[in-house]
Amino acid sequence: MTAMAPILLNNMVTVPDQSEYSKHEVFHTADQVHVKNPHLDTMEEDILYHLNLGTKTHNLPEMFGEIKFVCVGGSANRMKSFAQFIHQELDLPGSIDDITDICEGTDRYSMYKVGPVLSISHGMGCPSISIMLHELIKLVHHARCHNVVLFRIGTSGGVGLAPGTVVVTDKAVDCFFRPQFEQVVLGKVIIRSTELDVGVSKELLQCSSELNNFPTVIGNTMCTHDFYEGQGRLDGALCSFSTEDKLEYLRKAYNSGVRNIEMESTVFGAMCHACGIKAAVICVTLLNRFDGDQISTPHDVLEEYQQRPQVLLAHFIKKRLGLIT
Ligand SMILES: O=P(O)(O)O[C@H]1O[C@H](CO)[C@@H](O)[C@H]1O
Ligand SMILES: O=c1cc[nH]c(=O)[nH]1
Repeated sequence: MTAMAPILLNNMVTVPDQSEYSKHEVFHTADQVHVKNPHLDTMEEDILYHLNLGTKTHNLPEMFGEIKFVCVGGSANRMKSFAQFIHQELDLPGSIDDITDICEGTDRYSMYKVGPVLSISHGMGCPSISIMLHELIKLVHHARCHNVVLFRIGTSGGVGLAPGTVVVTDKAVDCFFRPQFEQVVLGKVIIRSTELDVGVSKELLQCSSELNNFPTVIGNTMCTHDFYEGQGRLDGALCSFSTEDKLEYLRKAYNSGVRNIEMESTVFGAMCHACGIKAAVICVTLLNRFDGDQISTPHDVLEEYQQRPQVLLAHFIKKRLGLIT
């Protein structure tokens, strides 16, 4: 029998996010994206593999330089609909049928550009959105975009809220209710703050009160690495806890300020914060998790719920562009 390699338990060092960049800080003007990787400057070409774009194959400043609002969400269809919706809302010339997938050479993600708005899908979970965000943030950097704001528009499970409520995230927290994201880098745990932009969130709440057509609240969003056991669901293929255990965890979450649960907000907040990008998370709740686990609401109702974050964001964008007061 061959001997097994020793497992080095003591290599799990936790490092706060400030120290990891101190030696390599790359400075930019205040309104630019802070890509914090000195190696990028030494590369002749940067291939954004999962987006099917690159610095040598595409003129990124020409294609994307005017972008001000970057909107991400899990589903490719939702992000296409959002692009078509925002095209109509901004009253842009041309037909919505001409809006095509910029990443059509790959089926990993879909991307649509409509005037100053970029709409991109990210799939489900932190690993999927994290890969997309690395390439998206580099894209915005290579394109020399200024004053970009990033939004995640998604769906979630509500905690003590009526289905259909829109939650603007105050703090993105992990499953222990901590406002942090843990990234393992070279065998060490790096802890990054998930801080979102308070000003953008306040503006979104102001927009919701102006629209006044669906309930909107501000609250903490819990990000999990799983839809079933990770979110305390009793209806997965595996479940080792009781209904009372589930409700106790949800009550703890509620008491700590959590109002909804989804699967990307912490890494989204962490990466945007580390790169100096203003960011916000807007998710509609599909159900109240105190009442159940299965999403049994009719499809047309779910469709309308999914449009709510889009309607709120469209109002925000139109106000920022001075199209409405
Ligand atoms: O509606 P989207 O953006 O896909 O996000 C939510 O829905 C998925 C689970 O159904 C998870 O990715 C969760 O974060
Ligand atoms: O309960 C839900 C609903 C949507 N997305 C989630 O992650 N959880």
